[in-house]
Amino acid sequence: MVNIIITAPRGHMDGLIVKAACERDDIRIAGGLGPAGRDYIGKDIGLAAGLGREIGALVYDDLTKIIDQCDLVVDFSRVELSMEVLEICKKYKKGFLCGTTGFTPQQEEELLAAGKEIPMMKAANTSFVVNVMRKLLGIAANALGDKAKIEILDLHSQDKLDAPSGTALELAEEMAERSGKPMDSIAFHSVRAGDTPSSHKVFFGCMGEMMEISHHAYNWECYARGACDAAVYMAGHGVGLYTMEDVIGL
Ligand SMILES: NC(=O)C1=CN([C@@H]2O[C@H](COP(=O)(O)OP(=O)(O)OC[C@H]3O[C@@H](n4cnc5c(N)ncnc54)[C@H](O)[C@@H]3O)[C@@H](O)[C@H]2O)C=CC1
Ligand SMILES: O=C(O)C1=N[C@H](C(=O)O)C[C@H](O)C1
Repeated sequence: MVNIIITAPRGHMDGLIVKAACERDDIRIAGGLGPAGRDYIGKDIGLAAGLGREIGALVYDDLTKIIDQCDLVVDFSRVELSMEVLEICKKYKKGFLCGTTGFTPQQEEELLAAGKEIPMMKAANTSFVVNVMRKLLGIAANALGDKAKIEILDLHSQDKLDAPSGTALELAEEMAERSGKPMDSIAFHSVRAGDTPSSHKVFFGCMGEMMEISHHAYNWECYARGACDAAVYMAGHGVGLYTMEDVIGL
């Protein structure tokens, strides 16, 4: 059993994580964290997340008031909040599962370095299927080498703050690493329109032929399920830097 705190339960992702966690018997939600002044501070996280029922855990506006009650914090929110949560997790020696995207390279480094102090995972995409796709892309990029020009298109909702998506960057890193080609040989394109949950298309443009590998999420539940699997995985492991590849066992 892993005890988790979920930040931003009114947010799109964290609300779904509350719901997904409540459907499992290997996760206990110890509490939530919301921005000061919101009407759901001090209220049950089940109500704050829109479950329509209480689950026996409250939302606080100060993480330090409840951090002792958890094994790890699950945070899919905003860069600023995630960096604050990171510091508190390090101070209290708690695990940190960070699904937020849009960090600067320096912030990324800080997040990854935390793996030397606490159980740490920074995953731009917690979908099982996207992580299988990532593996396939590495194989394809390595096999095609200079025969293919790689371009990535990501489509997301018009509310998304970052572009390219965190997933597009992680997919590109995998392909660059596996093929030995530089990151800047890969081109990125982003569409932010309507309420598209998320699509990623990777084009391998060759002479006289084109290969495409795509993933489409029709809702965000795949990410919430994956976040719960990652939380349970991390609880069974000590200090270290973990990835979704570890969770999935690829
Ligand atoms: N790793 C993954 O698989 C996925 C990652 N994401 C990422 O998760 C992040 C959140 O996405 P959404 O849920 O769609 O955004 P959202 O805008 O629906 O939710 C963000 C929440 O953070 C809250 N927040 C901001 N500052 C806060 C503070 N100081 N204290 C407490 N709460 C605060 C806001 O009130 C809001 O409820 C984005 O970076 C997105 O890219 C989204 C989907 C999947
Ligand atoms: O909808 C989002 O926002 C998503 N963000 C992540 C990203 O930046 O890659 C994961 C997924 O694409 C959904």
